[in-house]
Amino acid sequence: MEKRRLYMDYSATTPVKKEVLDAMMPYLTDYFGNASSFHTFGREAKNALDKAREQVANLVNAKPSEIYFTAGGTESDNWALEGVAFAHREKGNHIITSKIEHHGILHTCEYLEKHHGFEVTYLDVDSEGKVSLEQLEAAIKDNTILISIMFANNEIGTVQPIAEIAKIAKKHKVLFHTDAVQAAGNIPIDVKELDVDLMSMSSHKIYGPKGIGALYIKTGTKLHTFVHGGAQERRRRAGTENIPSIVGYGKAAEIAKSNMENHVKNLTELRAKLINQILEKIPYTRVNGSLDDRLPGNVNFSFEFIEGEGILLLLDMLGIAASSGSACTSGSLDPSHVLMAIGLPHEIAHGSLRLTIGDFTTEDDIDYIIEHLPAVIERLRSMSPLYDQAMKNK
Ligand SMILES: Cc1ncc(COP(=O)(O)O)c(C=O)c1O
Ligand code: FES
Repeated sequence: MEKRRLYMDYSATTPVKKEVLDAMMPYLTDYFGNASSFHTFGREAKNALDKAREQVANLVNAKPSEIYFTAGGTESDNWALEGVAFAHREKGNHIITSKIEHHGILHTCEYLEKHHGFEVTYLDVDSEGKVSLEQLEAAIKDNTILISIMFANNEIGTVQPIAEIAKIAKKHKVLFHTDAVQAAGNIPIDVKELDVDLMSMSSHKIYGPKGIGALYIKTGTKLHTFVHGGAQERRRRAGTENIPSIVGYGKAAEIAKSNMENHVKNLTELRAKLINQILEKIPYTRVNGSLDDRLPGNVNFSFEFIEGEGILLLLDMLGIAASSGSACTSGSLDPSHVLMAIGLPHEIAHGSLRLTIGDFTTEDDIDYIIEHLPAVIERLRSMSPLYDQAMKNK
């Protein structure tokens, strides 16, 4: 029997859709011009760039002139924080963020604290992973220049009350940035309605190529340049544009927009089946993150008495690709900072499994994992001294 290849790690990255690849290909060969050139080849590239900017803008209801292409979510996060920090330091040096942000935010905050004299407040989150609006408002001071709270968490899928956070930021005249890398293209977003000032996005989480993303910068928002050089991206982000990837991102954004309703509905149904069946079949299991405000494709379990690494290994032998915590932390033995922040004890945080599903996930895939996961957990528990102890003490 051929070994199954079942991908359940869509939050780490997604495959490029065929239509996206088809849109990109001509821009690698026939239409390879530099968008800054005045000749026909340059104009072809420039037209493609303009079109992609419209497609990405349209995904989140921004104006095309408010979309700046970057090399991905991490660069957008770095730019937003450093750009605002350096442009507004006369007003103040205080930034507010949360403890469960991606390292693209957390490590940039640490850098600003350590090397540039900024002060950062890291807000706690509750057991579902939500920030408290009261705590947020109480943390704002006269010298606060920026609030950066992620739209949706990459590990536990919790979606934050973004509109309410934006309202508080506005009330206190503080800029608001949100890392929407997991959200933009996976759930509906309207930057005008939400009233955010800056928003990070990435292509490879929505079936576009890797290494390309965007920063939404609301018209009139002051921030420093991050990548210095040529006059590209209206002099705000230098470097010859990666036209094939930008075209791919544009196409992926267009598809995500037109497919949004279906995408959310299908994934939410598959997710519900997966969560319900696993909770029913496997005892001593909990779901991490909010059940109501959650990315449609995210499932995150903690199985008591065992280690996530063991689960991943046995699942991989069954052909199932999953993750424990997040792509970047699963290589380390430290428990995820997100699971610790929602208050999971060390040993339970270690036994966590993230299954993230996407547009190519079928009901048959869900059935396959529901069929095999219980035996995997049972096998690991049968080897666990902790489980043995717990059963004896019952
Ligand atoms: C919430 C969040 N922010 C930022 C990033 C980084 O994006 P990129 O991989 O495009 O640099 C990721 C990707 O894992 C993410 O999940
Ligand atoms: S670097 Fe921490 S989750 Fe990716």
